[in-house]
Amino acid sequence: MGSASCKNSKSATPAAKNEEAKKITIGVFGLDDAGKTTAVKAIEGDPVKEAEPTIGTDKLMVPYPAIGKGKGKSKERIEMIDVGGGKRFRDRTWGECYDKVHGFIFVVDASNKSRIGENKTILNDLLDNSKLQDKPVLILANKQDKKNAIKDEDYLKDKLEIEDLKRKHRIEFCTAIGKDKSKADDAIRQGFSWLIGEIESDYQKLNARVNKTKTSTESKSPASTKKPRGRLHSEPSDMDDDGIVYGKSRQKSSSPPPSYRVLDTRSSQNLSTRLPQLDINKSKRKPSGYNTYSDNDDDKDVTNRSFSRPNVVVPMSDRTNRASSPPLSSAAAATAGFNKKKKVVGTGAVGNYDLPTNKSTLNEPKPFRSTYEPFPDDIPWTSSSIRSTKLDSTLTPKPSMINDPLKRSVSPLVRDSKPITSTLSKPGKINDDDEYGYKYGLLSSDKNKPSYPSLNRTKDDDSFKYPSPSSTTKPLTNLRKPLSSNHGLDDDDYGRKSPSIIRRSNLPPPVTTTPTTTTTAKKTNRYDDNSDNDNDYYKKTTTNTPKRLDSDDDDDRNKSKPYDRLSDRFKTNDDPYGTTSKSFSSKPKSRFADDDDDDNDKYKPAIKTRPKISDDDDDLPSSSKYDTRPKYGSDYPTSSFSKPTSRFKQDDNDRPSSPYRSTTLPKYGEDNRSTSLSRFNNNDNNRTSSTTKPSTHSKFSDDDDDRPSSKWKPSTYSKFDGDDDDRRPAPLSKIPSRSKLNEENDDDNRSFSSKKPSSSRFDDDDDRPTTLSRAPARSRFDDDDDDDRRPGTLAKVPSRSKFDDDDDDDDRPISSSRPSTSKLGTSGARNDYTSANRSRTNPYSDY
Ligand SMILES: Nc1nc2c(ncn2[C@@H]2O[C@H](COP(=O)(O)OP(=O)(O)OP(=O)(O)O)[C@@H](O)[C@H]2O)c(=O)[nH]1
Ligand SMILES: [Mg+2]
Repeated sequence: MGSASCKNSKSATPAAKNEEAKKITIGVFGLDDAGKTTAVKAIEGDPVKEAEPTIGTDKLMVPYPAIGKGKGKSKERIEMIDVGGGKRFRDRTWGECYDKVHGFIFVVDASNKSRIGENKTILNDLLDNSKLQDKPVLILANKQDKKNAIKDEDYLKDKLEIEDLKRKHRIEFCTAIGKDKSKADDAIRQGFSWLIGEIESDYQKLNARVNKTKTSTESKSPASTKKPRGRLHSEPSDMDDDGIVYGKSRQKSSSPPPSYRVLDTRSSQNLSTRLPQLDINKSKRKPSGYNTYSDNDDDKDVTNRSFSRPNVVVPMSDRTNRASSPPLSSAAAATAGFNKKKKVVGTGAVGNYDLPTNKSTLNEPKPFRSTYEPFPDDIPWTSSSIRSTKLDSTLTPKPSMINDPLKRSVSPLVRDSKPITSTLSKPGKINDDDEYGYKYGLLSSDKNKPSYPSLNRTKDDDSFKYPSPSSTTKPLTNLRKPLSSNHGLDDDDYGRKSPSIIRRSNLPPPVTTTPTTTTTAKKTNRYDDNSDNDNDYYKKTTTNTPKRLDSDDDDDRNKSKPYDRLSDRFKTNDDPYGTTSKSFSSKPKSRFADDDDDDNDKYKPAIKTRPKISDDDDDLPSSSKYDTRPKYGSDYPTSSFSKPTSRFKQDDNDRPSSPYRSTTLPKYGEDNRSTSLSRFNNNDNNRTSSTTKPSTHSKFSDDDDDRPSSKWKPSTYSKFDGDDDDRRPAPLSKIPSRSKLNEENDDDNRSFSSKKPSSSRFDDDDDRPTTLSRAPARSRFDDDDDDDRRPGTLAKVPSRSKFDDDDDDDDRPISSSRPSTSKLGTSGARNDYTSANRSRTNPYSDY
C-alpha cells in the first residue's frame, strides 16, 4: 500500500523517477450502490458478486493494465481510492481524495434512472472541482446487465449533461459483476487502460500536481514527516478539501492510534494538542458481521487496503438512546456539546455515527426499551391476570392508548395492555402486537431512522447493514405500516371493537359443514400450513393458550348473541380467500384477512356474511361448545388467520422470522411441505435455526390436523411473545428479514433479516400478488431517501439484490440490507442471496 505516494519528484533519482512514474492513484467516485467497489474489484482481478457498502474510503492496489510496452507484466500497481458513495461520504471524504488522484473513474448505475439526476449533479461537481481539473475521467455506465440500463452514450451524456465536456473523458458501458471470474468486464478493462494511458501521457503534469499537494500538506503538518501511522482517511482535519472548516469540531482521540501510515498527511499530533482528548479506543466496538472493517488500528491488519473507519464516536444525540453506550470520558464530556452540534467527530467519520461500530449487542434493545423500562416486569402476567385485566373495561387498553407510544410509556395501564395484546389469543391481538412492535420498536421510524447513509443500499436498509437499536426496529415499522395502511387497521387493530358483534349480527346461520369447501379452501389457502405450524408450536410451547382463547371467545359470546359457533366468524375469512378465490391476486387480502380475521371482521363485512365453514376455534376448549372443528379435518386452512401473528410469536429465538414470508410463498394452497418452504414445515427442530424458525412454525408447520389450536392463536401472539422480553423490538436478528419475504429461494431465507420486510410485502400486493417470490414492496422504499439508504449495514443487506429484479426501475430501495446481513454475521449468506437473486435481476437500485 501506499505506493502512491509520497515521493517528491525533485529529489528522486532517475531510477526513482521511473519508479515514480509508475505511481498512479485513481479515485473512484459515484453514488452509493453504483458498483464502484465491484468495478474496482474486477479491475483488481478479484471480482466479487456482492460488495459491501464502502464506508469512508477504501484503498487497494490493482495491477497495471496491459497497455503500452510491457505494461501490466510488471509488479507495478495502481492505487485505487474507492470511496463510499453515501451522501455523507460525498460531502466529507471525497474531497480528501481529489488532490491525490491522477485521474478518476465515475461509476454510474445506468440501470437506476431514478438517480440519474443525482449522478448528473455529483459528476458535474467533480468535473468542476479545481482539484480534479483536467484530470482524465472514465465514466462507467455500470449494470448493463440489467434490462433497463441506459445503453446509449448520447442519451447518457445528455442525462448527465456532459455533452460538451472538454476534458479527457471516456464512457464505457459495463457490467462490473462480470461473468468471468478471472477478469474484469472488457469494457472496464478497456476503459481502465484508456484512463491509465491518458494519465501516463500527461503524467508529469498530473503527478506534479499530486506531489505539490502532498508537499504542501506535509509542510503544514511537521508531524507527518515522522510518518506517523494511522488511518489514511479517517484522520480529522481542520479543513477538508472542499474548504469546509471543521476546526475544533473534528475531534479525535488525543492519543494517536498505534500506527499511522506513511500516507497520512494529516497531523494527528496537532490535532491531539488542539482537541480535547477523547479516549474512544476503550469504547471501540467492532461491529459484528462487518466483514471489511477492522477495528484493529494496528497495521498488521492492513493488507492492501485501508479503511478510513475511525474509532467510533457516537454523537451525543445518538447516545441518548443507547443506554449501553459507555460513559463518556471527561474529555469526551468536555466535547460533548460540540459533538452534539456536529454530530460527527473526525473526518473518518463521515460518519462516525454511521458506522456499525456504534452498535453493540448491548445497545440494540435499549432504544425502545427505554420507554417502558421503568415498568418492572415483575407483574405476574399470568393468563388469568391477563384475563382479568382484559375483562376489566377500565383497564382495557384503548386503541388510542396503545397506539400512542407516549401514553403507553407513561401509563402503567397502557403497559399492561401490552401483555394483554401479546398474550391474548384473539386474532386481533396479533395486530396489536405488531402495533406494539411498531410503535415501540419503530416508533421511531422517524427518530430512529438510520443515519447511515452510505451503508445502506436501501434507504432504510441502514439498519440492515449495521443493526442498531433503532435500525432493528425499523423493519417492524415498515412492516406494520403497510399492513395497517392497507387495511385501515392501523390503530384500530386493537380495537377489536367487538367486531364479533357485528359479525354475529351480520352472519348468516352457521353452516355446519361443508367439507368440499374446506378442502378447497385448503388448497387455495396459502396459510394453511402455517396455521398448522403455529398450532404445533403452541401446543408445545404454550399451555395456556387454549384457555385464553376460550375466555376470549367467551367474551365475545357474551357480546354476541347470534353466534352459533366461534368458527363462524372465522369462516368468513376462509371463504373469500380460501374457497372462492384461489388466485394469488387475492393473496394480499387473504394475508391480511388471516391476520385480522377476527378483529377485522368489521373490515370485511362481505366475508363475514358468508356461511362459515371453518372451525378455527375448534381445538380450543371453547370450541368444544361449538364443536365444529372435527368436521373439516386437518385440511382446514386454519393457519391463514393466525399466521401473521404467529410468526412473530415464534421468534423467540433470535432467528429472524419473516412474517412476510407467508406473503411471498405461493404455496399456500397445497401441501406446504411440497413448497420451497417445506423445509420449515413442522420441524420443531427448525426453530433452532434462527432464520428458519419463525417461519417454520408459524407459517409452515403443518399440522394439518385439527389439533386444538385456534387459528387465532397465532394471531394473538405477538412476535415477541415467546420471549418475555421479546415484545420489545427484537434485535435485528429477530426481525423478520425482508429477504424472507422476497425470497424466491428458500435457501436464502435465513441469511437475512431485513428491516423492511413488511412494508415491501404489502406494497406490491395488488400488483403482483401472484408470485410469492417477488420482493414486493421494495419499490416503496426506494425513493424514501436516496442517501440514507442502507443500514448502514446491514441491510445493505443482502436483500437488496432481491428487490432489484422485481422492478428494474425502482432499484434499490435502500441500503442496505447489506449491513444487516453482514452484521448478522452471515456475510456468506448474504452473498448467496445476492448471487441467487442477482441472476434474476438487479439487486438494488436505490441506495
Ligand atoms: N446487476 C448488477 N449489479 C451490480 C453490478 N455492479 C455492482 N452491482 C451490485 O450493485 C451493488 C453495489 O455494488 P458496490 O460495488 O458495493 O457499489 P458501490 O458503488 O461501491 O457502493 P458504495 O460502496 O455504497 O458506495 C452490489 O449489490 C453489487 O453486487 C453490475 O454490473 N450489475
Ligand atoms: Mg463501495
